[in-house]
Amino acid sequence: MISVTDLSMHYGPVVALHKANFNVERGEVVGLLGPNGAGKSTTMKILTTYLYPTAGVASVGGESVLDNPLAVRKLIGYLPEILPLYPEMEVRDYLQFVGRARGLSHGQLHQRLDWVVERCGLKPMYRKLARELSKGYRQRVGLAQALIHDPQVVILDEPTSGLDPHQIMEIRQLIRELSNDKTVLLSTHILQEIEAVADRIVIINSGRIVGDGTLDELRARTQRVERAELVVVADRKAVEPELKKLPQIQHVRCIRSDEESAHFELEATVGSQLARNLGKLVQEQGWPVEGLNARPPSLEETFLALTESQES
Ligand SMILES: Nc1ncnc2c1ncn2[C@@H]1O[C@H](COP(=O)(O)OP(=O)(O)OP(=O)(O)O)[C@@H](O)[C@H]1O
Repeated sequence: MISVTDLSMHYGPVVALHKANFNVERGEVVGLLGPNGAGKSTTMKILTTYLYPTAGVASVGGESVLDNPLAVRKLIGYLPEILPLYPEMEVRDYLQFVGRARGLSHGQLHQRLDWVVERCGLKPMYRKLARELSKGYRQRVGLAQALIHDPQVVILDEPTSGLDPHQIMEIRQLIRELSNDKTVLLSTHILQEIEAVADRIVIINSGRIVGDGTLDELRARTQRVERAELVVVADRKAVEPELKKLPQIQHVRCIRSDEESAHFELEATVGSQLARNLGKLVQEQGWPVEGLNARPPSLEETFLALTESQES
């Protein structure tokens, strides 16, 4: 549904995007994740035809953003990073204006207004002027205008920016629901956001795509160590030397111990089957086990590994 091929964008000497490649399939929610200045907004501005790229091609719904920008605009709803609002316009008038500009009939507009006002939680501010809105409500109006025409493709630049935790939960829920019949590309630098809503993650760093896949796929690609935690009912002094003898062990740390039990955190090289070897060891030693769990790397660790390897 969205296709980006060798896309580059230079702002004078600044390389904001360098030969980026990624696709978003119909019905997918894809998160574009990257630190500040990575090139997320630039990518979105090109996809929404606000910017013309320096090189490369991109299309939405089979329409080229370069050759057929009007067709692309019809297909998409876009929440930009900074939403231009008319300060003296009421929320209601603004949404009606956007809906009419999008070509909705009177009946359609009425129906869609009810939907966006309800789903974006705009009721309390519906008759307020734009200049009276808090940042969170400006963001909700931004979402409402992006969805008013029921677009097939929704492109959201930092959709939960400025919202309080309760609102963030509501908007994430709404994004998940949108994926029932829409394709969604959203950008964020909030890792939890991606984990909460995206089917797939495209990681961008310094204008380059450094990762593309599900969280599990990215984890597998970056996993450098196997991690596990073990709590045994045994003396730390007896247990620790045995743990250090395990194959490919890199790190053994005792988090807590008393006369009765000891809690360890362990790391070993990938492929060392740490959890299995731990299980064998505790069985051989006859240590009663209170807890044993192998932990996959977090999204934070995965993200850091991908962006570090790109920098080195
Ligand atoms: N109009 C512009 N003129 C010059 N440089 C620009 C312009 N817009 C963006 N840049 C630069 O391009 C790079 C990518 O910026 P972009 O806004 O796409 O990043 P981003 O990932 O969206 O960042 P953020 O999370 O901070 O919004 C940055 O170095 C930025 O300073």
